[in-house]
This record gives sequence, C-alpha cells and structure tokens, in this order.
Amino acid sequence: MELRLHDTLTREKRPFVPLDPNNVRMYVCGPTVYDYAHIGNARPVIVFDVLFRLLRHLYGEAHVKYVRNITDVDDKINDRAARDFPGLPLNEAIRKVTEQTGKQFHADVDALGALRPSVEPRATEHIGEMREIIERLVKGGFAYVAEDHVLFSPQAMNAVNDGLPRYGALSKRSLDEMIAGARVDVAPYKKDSTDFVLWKPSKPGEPSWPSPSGIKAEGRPGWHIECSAMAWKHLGEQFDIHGGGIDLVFPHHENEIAQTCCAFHQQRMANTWMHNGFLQVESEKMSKSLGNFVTIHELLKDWPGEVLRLNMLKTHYTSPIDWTMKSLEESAKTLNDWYRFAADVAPSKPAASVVDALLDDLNTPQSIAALHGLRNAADAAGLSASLRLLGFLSESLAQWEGRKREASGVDAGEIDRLIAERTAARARKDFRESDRIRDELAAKGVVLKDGKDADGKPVTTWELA
Ligand SMILES: Nc1ncnc2c1ncn2[C@@H]1O[C@H](COP(=O)(O)OP(=O)(O)OP(=O)(O)O)[C@@H](O)[C@H]1O
Ligand SMILES: [Zn+2]
Repeated sequence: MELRLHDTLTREKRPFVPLDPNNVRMYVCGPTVYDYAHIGNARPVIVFDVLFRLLRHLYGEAHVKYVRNITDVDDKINDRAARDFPGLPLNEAIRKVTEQTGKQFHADVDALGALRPSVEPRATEHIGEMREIIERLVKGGFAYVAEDHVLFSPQAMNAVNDGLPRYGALSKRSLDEMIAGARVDVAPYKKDSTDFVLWKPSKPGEPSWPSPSGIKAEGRPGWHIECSAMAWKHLGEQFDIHGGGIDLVFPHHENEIAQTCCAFHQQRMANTWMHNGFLQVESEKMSKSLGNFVTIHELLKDWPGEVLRLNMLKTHYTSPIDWTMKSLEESAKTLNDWYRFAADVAPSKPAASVVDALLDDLNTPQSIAALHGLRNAADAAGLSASLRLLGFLSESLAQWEGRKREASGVDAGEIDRLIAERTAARARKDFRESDRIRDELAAKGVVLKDGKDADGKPVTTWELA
C-alpha cells in the first residue's frame, strides 16, 4: 500500500510523493517558549511524531528530515520575563525564561515518547534569513516600509496572475471578504487593512536587531516570517509536508505561504499541508486564554507519558478529542496489558494491518484496533514490533511495573519482606499466618501469585490489582 495524506490546501486525500525520496522534508510549527505546554499543545507533537516514525520506516532513518522550530521572540515572552525577573535587564530575563521553558518542553515531550526532530531551530538564530526574505519581498513589490515597519501586501500578491498561489487559498477565504470584514481601527502605517507585519520597531530595552534596508532603527521580526525563514534555511524553498494545529491555518500558515512563495517565485511552499484538530474539554478548545488547560507536566505526575500518548492516538488526528479521565483510565489498562504481554518479547516485524492503517492518512484508531487484533491472536512478537513503530514500549516490563509501584506508594522492599515471612509460615504449615499476610497485602492492592520456578521450587510473585 502507498501512503496517502489529507492535504488542507486541496481538501483531498492524495498519494504522498516526496520531492526527493532520499531527503523527505517536514516542517511543524513548534512552541512559543514562555510557559508550561498544555496537553493540547502535545497533540501536534505526538501526531507528527507518528508521521515522522512512519516516514523513517518507509524511506529509511537517514532520508527523513524533520524540523520543528522554537519561537523565542514574542510579546508573551517579554511580558513573562518582566513579570518573573523584575530585577534583571529584560534581555537577560528573556534568556532565563526561554531557557527554562525550552528545557521543560523537552522533558515533557521526551516523556511522551516523541523523538527529537532532526533540527530544532530557534527564531533568534535566523534573523539574517528573515531580513533576506523581507528584502526580497520589498524588491519584488510585495512588501513596503512604513514608520519603521515592513508590511506585506496580500493585494499586491493577488495582483500577480502567474506563478504564484492566491492569497487565501489555504484557508479558503477571499481577499475581498477579508477587506469587507476588516476592523475599523487599522494601524495608521498600513496601506490596506489586510496588510500584515513582517518587521516592527522594538521598544527601548526589548530585544532588537539591525533592520532590513530602508530602516535605520533596530527592530524585531513578526511571528509569521520566522517560520518562512527557518523552513527555508533547513528545508529549502519547497519541501514535502508542513504541519501544525488547525488554529494555525489562518493567518499563520496563509502568511507563511505568501511570504515564501512571493520571495522565491514559487507556486507552492509545501506539497502537503496537514492540520491536527483540537483537544477539547467539555467541547471547548483547551487553551491558555480560556484557563481550561492542564499541563503535560502535571499529567505526568499521575500517568506514564505512554498512556497520554495512547489516549491521544485513539482519535484520528483530524477529529476533535474530548479529554476525559475515563478514557485515560482505559488507555492505562490497555497499555498495562500490552506491556505484560509484549514488552519483554523480541520484536518481529510491524504487522501489515498496523502499517496499512497508518498509510491511510495516519488512521491511528484503526492501527490501535489492529494492535488489539495482534493481542487477541497472541502474536507477542508482532505486537512488540508494531507498538515500537508507534513509539511505545520504551521501557522494560520491570521498569514499567516498578514505576507503577512507585506511583501507587507501594514499598517493594516491604512487600518482599512480607512474602518471605509468608513463605516461611507456609513451610511450617502455619496457614493462619500465611493467609493473614496475604490478606494484609490484598488490602494494599497487592495480589500474590503462587507458582513454580524452572527447577520446580515454589515462588511467589506479585502485582498491583
Ligand atoms: N487545544 C489544542 N488542541 C490541539 N492543538 C493545539 C491546541 N492548542 C494549541 N495547539 C497547537 O499547539 C501548537 C503550539 O501552539 P502555541 O504555542 O501557539 O499554543 P497556543 O495556541 O498559544 O495555546 P493557547 O491556544 O492555549 O494559547 C500549535 O501547533 C497549536 O496549533
Ligand atoms: Zn509556524
């Protein structure tokens, strides 16, 4: 079977044909680093990690390049830095905020079983590329300088009839409607209400860099130009897949396309545009501004990262997910069973049923149904390999069980001591005492299993109920 992916631009599920099968290239918009990421932010991380793993499986590890950026220049970062480190010069405070948040983000997504991307560029390290794209856009007549800003003109773009996409094609909006629906209080330096910022002046004390030609004062980039610059630097003028959450379609991705295609006179920026649906709480998008969020960091205190991962993948990436406790509990149960059955078994090959489901526009719910099928067919080696392809079984069974014991507050040393006492009681036929110990452990949720080892000697093992 071939890989088919749904493309937001054409609204079609199409066979995926890489520009160069020896260098398959994917860009995904990463976090703005000023605070803990919430579990909604984890959705694109996990979804595109599955795609990254699938592409590596299909084209070979050395032939896939995955770029996910870190936005480390933004008003929200400046505000947080001023609030958290009022005693420090702003630039130093910003460095502290972005460093801490970046580290936390890595710890979180590592725990979710996400591979690190091939490159994780930081916006502040690509100011030169941003300036270059901006200068090309001004030269080409797509952007203009006004009051120390540089603005992009979607109307100038759509005046060109040949070789460029239409502004609005990705989000299926017409420029005329955007103009009609524009707010009245348009910034005075904009020629048209739909123009957007490529570069703007910095306030005193804020991070600033030499501006594109035509502007004397130092300034800083707008958000959209950052991704065009980082994608260009690491993946070239055109690449295969661009991804992110559905909220990024407009204006962020529409503007990325406009900048990149006009700067390099291309019909396309990425060949396939993929967007994940929202993770919701009680039918509303989880978001920082609504305050209905729970951080990955908090959830990891109660759940192994792989349980969060499985829970995320039970829903197809384009559909909304309602995030519930009940569903998490079910995911934990399923994963416990799979760990016991397959974690310590040498993997064979990922099952065709699992891979085929993924090839069909990353149909992870279907692939999970196929995993249950392997479990029911008692194919431990196939289950082991298939789970690994999806980013599970990063731990041995002993590590997995040990972590659960730790989380449940059960003291393994104490249990071993009680089991030894019970074995001694049984040896002297004091069954009242041995039953008492078994009941004491049961009250703590510890279930004993009596069996024999390879030499036929009695052994007692335990697990949590
Ligand atoms: N509830 C959600 N469900 C799925 N994806 C989300 C959700 N919220 C944010 N994302 C995605 O997370 C990634 C990081 O986005 P970003 O750092 O801008 O978060 P955010 O949009 O600021 O979050 P918030 O909406 O809470 O302010 C983006 O790809 C975005 O689409
Ligand atoms: Zn982006």
